Amino acid sequence: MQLKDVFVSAPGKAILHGEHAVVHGKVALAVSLNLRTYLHLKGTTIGNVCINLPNIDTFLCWELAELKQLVAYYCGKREEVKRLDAELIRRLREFIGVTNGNLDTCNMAILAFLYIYLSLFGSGELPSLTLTVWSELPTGTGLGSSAAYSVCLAAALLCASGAIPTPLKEGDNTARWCQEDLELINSWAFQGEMIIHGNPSGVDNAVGTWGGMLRFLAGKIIPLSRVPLLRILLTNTRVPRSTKVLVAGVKDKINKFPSIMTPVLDSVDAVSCTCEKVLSEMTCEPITGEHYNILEELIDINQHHLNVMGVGHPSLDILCRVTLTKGLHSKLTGAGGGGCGITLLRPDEERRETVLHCARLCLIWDQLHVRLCWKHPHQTGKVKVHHFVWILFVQIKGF
Ligand SMILES: Nc1ncnc2c1ncn2[C@@H]1O[C@H](COP(=O)(O)OP(=O)(O)OP(=O)(O)O)[C@@H](O)[C@H]1O
Ligand SMILES: C[C@@](O)(CCO)CC(=O)[O-]
Ligand SMILES: [Mg+2]
Repeated sequence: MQLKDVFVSAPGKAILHGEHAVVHGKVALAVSLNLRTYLHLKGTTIGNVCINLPNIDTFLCWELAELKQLVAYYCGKREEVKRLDAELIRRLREFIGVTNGNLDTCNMAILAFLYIYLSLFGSGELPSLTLTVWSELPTGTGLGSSAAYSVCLAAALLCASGAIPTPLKEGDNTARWCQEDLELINSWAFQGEMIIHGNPSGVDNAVGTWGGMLRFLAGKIIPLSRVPLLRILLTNTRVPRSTKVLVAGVKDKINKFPSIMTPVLDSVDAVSCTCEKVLSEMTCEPITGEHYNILEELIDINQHHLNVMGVGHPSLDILCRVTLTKGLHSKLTGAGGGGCGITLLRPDEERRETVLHCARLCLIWDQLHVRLCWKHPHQTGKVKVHHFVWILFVQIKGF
């Protein structure tokens, strides 16, 4: 069987409030970014499976026959499973040469791909294909690159397997799936996240699948359609970190100090709920400075809580200090430990002025590369500025 070509893309995300707490059943508010991951699946007839992952310098091929051996224990058609198939994971780890729990960037990406591919096709004839995934998202910086990758894998492989239709009609540039198909994509993307993250809440793959802004609580996804336009500065500290390691660290801390950490998680939950309430008020009454004062205080409170959870980093402390000299409030976004921070901009903020000011200050502590992107609904331009961190503007809006 030769598969038809499939092209899909999925967005990254920024978490406004609730990272880490959401893993422990608290509310998170997250929004998709107009930075995407793209996937091209090409059906071939050469009897192998090839994967090209240029962002992580990974280019690999396997013979169909060797992959088929990995699923020789399958009998009959397999239903979609909610939990990971531990036997398949064990076999795959052995196959790609990872026997301890320590998976690097390349191994995690490969494991997630092979797991979804073999789960969807393993009980029948394995198709020959070449899959290429590339992304505008920096990998491992808190912008949901793993989720966007997993959503693309799930969507493309489900399409190729015939489990969901290819909604693109002749002449269309883009198309979406129906709710039921999106739920299926999301559930397989969650499995990819389980492999990459260890213990994901599911918020990142939900944003990657549905886009827009949403409230996420214990697997329940509520799209937020009434949100004001907010401008957020995203700064990449370029300090590498792993979500899997950070999430595990928070869990250890909660186990070690339950009576100390539980109130912290409850407080983050209250921060998310208060933020949601303020955002909703801002859509039905005139926006005042007081709304922004509250949003800024919530950012500060949450950043302190995230430091208590042990997911801060000196580079993020500097980001908070530097932006505060300009009266701006910042917090980490995503798993922390480096990666990206968000800074809330007030509507009256002169954008170029602010960025250049931050750039000048940050130059003092970092000599890395700068990319500055203005992103808003009608304009997507990229302006190269200085040498420092990676900054980008996003505007937050609902569906
Ligand atoms: N474009 C890509 N190509 C291949 N693998 C990718 C790509 N993007 C992400 N990944 C996989 O995801 C891993 C990074 O996931 P991780 O969860 O640590 O960071 P993140 O998703 O960017 O941040 P966060 O989870 O905090 O939002 C990489 O190590 C790699 O295995
Ligand atoms: C740190 C975390 O809360 C967000 C990572 O983007 C992990 C998760 O929710 O799976
Ligand atoms: Mg991730």
